Amino acid sequence: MKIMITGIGGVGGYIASILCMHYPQVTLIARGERKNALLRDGLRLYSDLLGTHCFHPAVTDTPAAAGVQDVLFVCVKNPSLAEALQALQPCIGAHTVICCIMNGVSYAQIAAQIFPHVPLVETCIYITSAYEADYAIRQRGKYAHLYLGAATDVPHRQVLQLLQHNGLKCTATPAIQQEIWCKYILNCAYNVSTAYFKSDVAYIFSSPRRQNEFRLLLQEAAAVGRGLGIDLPCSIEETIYNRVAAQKDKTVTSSLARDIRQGRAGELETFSGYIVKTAAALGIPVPYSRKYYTTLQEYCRTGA
Ligand SMILES: NC(=O)C1=CN([C@@H]2O[C@H](COP(=O)(O)OP(=O)(O)OC[C@H]3O[C@@H](n4cnc5c(N)ncnc54)[C@H](OP(=O)(O)O)[C@@H]3O)[C@@H](O)[C@H]2O)C=CC1
Ligand SMILES: CC(C)(CO)C(=O)C(=O)O
Repeated sequence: MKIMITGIGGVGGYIASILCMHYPQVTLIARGERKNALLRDGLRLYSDLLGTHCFHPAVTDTPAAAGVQDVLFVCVKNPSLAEALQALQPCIGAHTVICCIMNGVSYAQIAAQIFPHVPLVETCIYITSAYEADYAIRQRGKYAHLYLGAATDVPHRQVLQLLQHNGLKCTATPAIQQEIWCKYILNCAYNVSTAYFKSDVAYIFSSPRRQNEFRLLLQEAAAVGRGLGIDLPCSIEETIYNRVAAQKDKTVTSSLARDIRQGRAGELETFSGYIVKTAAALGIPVPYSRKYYTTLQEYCRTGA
């Protein structure tokens, strides 16, 4: 089984570590300093769930060099997706399956445009993992849960079997669009407000005004999902709100908050940008998403 992972950051580094623990033919796609660090020091994982490890899989910035693969895992941020996928063209064979592990609700559409005939396993993941200055991967907390689309026309079982190991709870579901949207609604409040306040969940929940705005962001994202015809569980906004309110460790932030802090836009367009634009097209008012979006755009422009 030949397995390739592109995007060796927080999520991709964790997924790659699980794969390296169990399979011999794993290739990582990385470039520049990250590639050098991976070749020199190995893939280093510091994980609350799995402990400390170091793996030495194949690493290259030239996917063609690794040849045709059985499964390609794509764990980049949304703005990098098209470029990352295009580079994988030489690795696609008659039986290759792609599995994107990323946030957002439009990656499948982009993947289908680039590789219309390659089966795509859609997923969404709950995890807190980031890369450090030396490119080591640090996973925090007690959960890492992957939902995986169980469409009848996509060979998802192969992917499920590859990933179903200690350190990653996997749930295959035919209702993957619903799961992706539930996660996305969370991101549109959680990632956006931790980035906006440049702080953690504890800070947001320490003020009734911020808490209320968090709830409103959830409601607006859910309204857009429903406006698009997504069959969301009723009161999903409240379910998510209560789950975050009950979260024991509130010192966590998000991938967007980390990017904004470092002066990068990251997935701002994937979250607030998409909500604001889609809401405008559907005629749904989203004043809070718009307010946060405008301010976050300003942070990116001014580096504030
Ligand atoms: N981090 C987290 O805790 C969570 C993240 N997510 C989602 O997972 C996805 C990945 O996020 P995350 O892991 O945090 O992102 P990171 O920024 O940590 O990692 C992204 C990786 O992609 C690489 N990359 C970018 N463009 C390319 C390319 N063209 N070819 C090869 N590699 C490329 C980057 O390398 P380079 O430095 O060379 O650009 C980097 O290693 C996002 O959609 C995010 O929202 C979901 C749940 C939790
Ligand atoms: C919700 C959260 C914070 C963790 O799964 C996330 O998706 C992210 O950091 O992008």
